[in-house]
Amino acid sequence: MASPCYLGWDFSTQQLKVIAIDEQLRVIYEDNVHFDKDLPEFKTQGGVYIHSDRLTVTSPVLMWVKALDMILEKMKSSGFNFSQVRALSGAGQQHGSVYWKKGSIQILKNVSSELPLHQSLKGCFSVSNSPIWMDSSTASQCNALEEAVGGAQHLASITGSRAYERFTGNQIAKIYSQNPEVYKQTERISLVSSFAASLFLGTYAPIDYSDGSGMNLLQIWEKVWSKSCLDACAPGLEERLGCPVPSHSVLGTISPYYSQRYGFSPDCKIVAFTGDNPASLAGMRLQEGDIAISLGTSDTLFLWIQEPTPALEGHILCNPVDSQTYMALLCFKNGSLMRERIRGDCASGSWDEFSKALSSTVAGNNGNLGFYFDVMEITPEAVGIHRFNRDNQKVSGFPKEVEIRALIEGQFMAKRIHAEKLGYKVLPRTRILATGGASHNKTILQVLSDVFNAPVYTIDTANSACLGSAYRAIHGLVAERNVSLADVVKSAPEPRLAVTPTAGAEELYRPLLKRYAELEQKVIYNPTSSCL
Ligand SMILES: O=C(CO)[C@@H](O)[C@H](O)CF
Repeated sequence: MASPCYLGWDFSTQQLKVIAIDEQLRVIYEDNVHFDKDLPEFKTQGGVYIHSDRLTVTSPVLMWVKALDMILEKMKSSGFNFSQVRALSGAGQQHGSVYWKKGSIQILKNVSSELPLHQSLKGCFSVSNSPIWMDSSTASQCNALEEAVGGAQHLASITGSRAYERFTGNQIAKIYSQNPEVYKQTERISLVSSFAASLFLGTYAPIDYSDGSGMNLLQIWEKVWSKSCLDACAPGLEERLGCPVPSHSVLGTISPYYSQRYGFSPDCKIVAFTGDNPASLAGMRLQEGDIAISLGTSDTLFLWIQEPTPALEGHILCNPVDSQTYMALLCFKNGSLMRERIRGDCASGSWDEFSKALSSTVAGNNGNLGFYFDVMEITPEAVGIHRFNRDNQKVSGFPKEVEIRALIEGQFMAKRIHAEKLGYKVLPRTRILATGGASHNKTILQVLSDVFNAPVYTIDTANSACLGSAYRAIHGLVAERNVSLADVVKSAPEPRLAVTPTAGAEELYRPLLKRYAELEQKVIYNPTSSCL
């Protein structure tokens, strides 16, 4: 008799990932499908299409469906025993949206187990290129939404954030205003997370409170849609979204398609999917007082918070593992893609060379500072590359190794400055929990530890959103009995201490942080000002 296991999925920007864990929370299987490499027919770059206006960014929804077909076939051919899966949950990149064409629910409910999903579902999407979190083309919709509800701070007080271009409500408003016929032909709008859950459920899955908090549409206190926000975005939106549910909800059992085609047990439970960052919070077993930093396509900083105060910067989301509390999140769009571009320019594409350059330069970089935003940054709103020497003079370039350190120190100083602006205090007991691809790189983590003057811990897998989704699959089965996620995963491996701050780091970075904050005011995007 095979031992029961639980699956965690992550439909992220660049790849689809899956993790299987056993009853002892040990990882027994990991796999991924990389969109650019494994599905070249879609011709994405970093899993996305950056449109010619440099603001619109989308991903082809059928690529996500085909990636699921592909990874399930990989698991099947590797002999994975699907019948042992007791429950599954998952995560999706936040804010992205999927538009199901009228009549699609019948197709979804009746897909033939003789065919891969992408063949059955290819006609089901009224929008074939889904807007995703990297999009910044909805400034006019954001202004209209803030205007309609009484201003930016009021919108933040209702939904946890002021209007952000990538947030789903503004994306829906853009589609409604530019393609009203497409909107009319749409019977359901999912987030990437609830779209992925729908594929497993075989019907439309609801949006969960936590990922729903990233839409500028959900009242995060009462956890219901805000009528004024819905009406400001598009008519008939509530019926297209369905009712939001607690993130630990068991949505039902797996669609018969999976039992017939892959051998899943018909009793396999589907637990609500959520956003990648909320799922990472679960995977990292974040506790109050910790700071989590996810170094992925986007870099995100998030923390568990009891009594949040929504502000004009950053986001407050419903907590995915405890519906009574919240999580604060800061998103930095120029994350791993920015690091990879500088690695290409300054370290011949090699992480070893990148790390050597980082180790060969002094902490504080002799006062050289840099702001590296290949795409329009979210935190702060700025774009372009801006370098300053120790006398705050703008310079056009740095030697390669100085450039590498300026990038990494700049990325982490921004995180500390904006976390402290959100009210977070780095305290003696502060732990930084790092995840994501770059969390494997100790030289990068050393800079993080020095800038925050705090120890950095990592967890076994960089796929914290996947792992968190597998934990949430277990938690969903017992949440109704008021068992906390922390209790469910108490036997999981503790985060491991990776690096501690270099002596003198606090004194070294304090003046640099002050300079960085002042210079940041100079590089903030101001469409009317002449370029710097
Ligand atoms: O926009 C973000 C968070 O607000 C990103 O971290 C996406 O979730 C990445 F998928």
